[in-house]
Amino acid sequence: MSDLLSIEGLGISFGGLKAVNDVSFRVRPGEIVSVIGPNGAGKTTLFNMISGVYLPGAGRVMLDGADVTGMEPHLLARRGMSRTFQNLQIFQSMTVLENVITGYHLQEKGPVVADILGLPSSRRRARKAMAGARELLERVGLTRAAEREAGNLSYGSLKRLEIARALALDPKVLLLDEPAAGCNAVETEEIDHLIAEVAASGVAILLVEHDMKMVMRISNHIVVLDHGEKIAEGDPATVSQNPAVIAAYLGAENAHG
Ligand SMILES: Nc1ncnc2c1ncn2[C@@H]1O[C@H](COP(=O)(O)OP(=O)(O)OP(=O)(O)O)[C@@H](O)[C@H]1O
Repeated sequence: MSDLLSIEGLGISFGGLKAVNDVSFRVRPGEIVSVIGPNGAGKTTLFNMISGVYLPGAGRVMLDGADVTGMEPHLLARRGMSRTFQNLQIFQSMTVLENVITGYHLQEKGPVVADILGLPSSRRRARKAMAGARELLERVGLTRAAEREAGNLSYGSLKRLEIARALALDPKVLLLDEPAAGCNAVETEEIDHLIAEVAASGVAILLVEHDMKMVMRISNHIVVLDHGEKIAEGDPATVSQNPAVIAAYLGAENAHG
């Protein structure tokens, strides 16, 4: 199957530091690819380049065959790439349903004036967004929380809400930044299932996650970074036995301990 996301020789430096250097890999439809590596390895920086937050110093990001390098996040979203953030970007005082509806509005191309005048086209869009949002809440298991204020949700539910918001853009590629951070074992398992279901629907998933058990459970393919370089990639079993990967993690542990 063809690649939905292809990362080709991406790199960026901050001052003299090569935070990411010549990293390449690809993600196909329905595949779950994880980026792992010790603290400071360059995972977040790589994510930020892929999702248009940082302009890469070198290399290309190809989305469904088109070069989208350096494209702004909202334009990437319209082309089918959406992402979640490590620090949740939920509107705490809105309801759960309203939060998902705002996800739909990011995707809209319709004239704002139609909304201001309350034209039929705008009302139709609003109805469609509402129906779509309810469907998404069902998909992530938050139907019963639809009218609750988002700020009152448990952490695991907030993480699922954030995924629902990203799905409102109907992405072909979904980037998940630490989807299980701060979650307990039960919540992590629920997020596991959700991610697997989204992948099974054909979405290409790229994730950065510190929970190694989760990564090993759900990834089809793992890319390992250390000091900004890709030091290994492969399936979970292969990567977890790779001496360079073990050395990088042990090295990081010794440095911190
Ligand atoms: N905006 C920035 N300006 C300067 N240096 C940066 C910037 N962002 C990241 N760095 C540096 O680039 C390197 C990679 O950092 P990055 O946050 O991408 O690593 P990470 O693998 O995501 O780490 P963690 O697991 O701790 O989240 C680090 O040395 C970091 O200090």
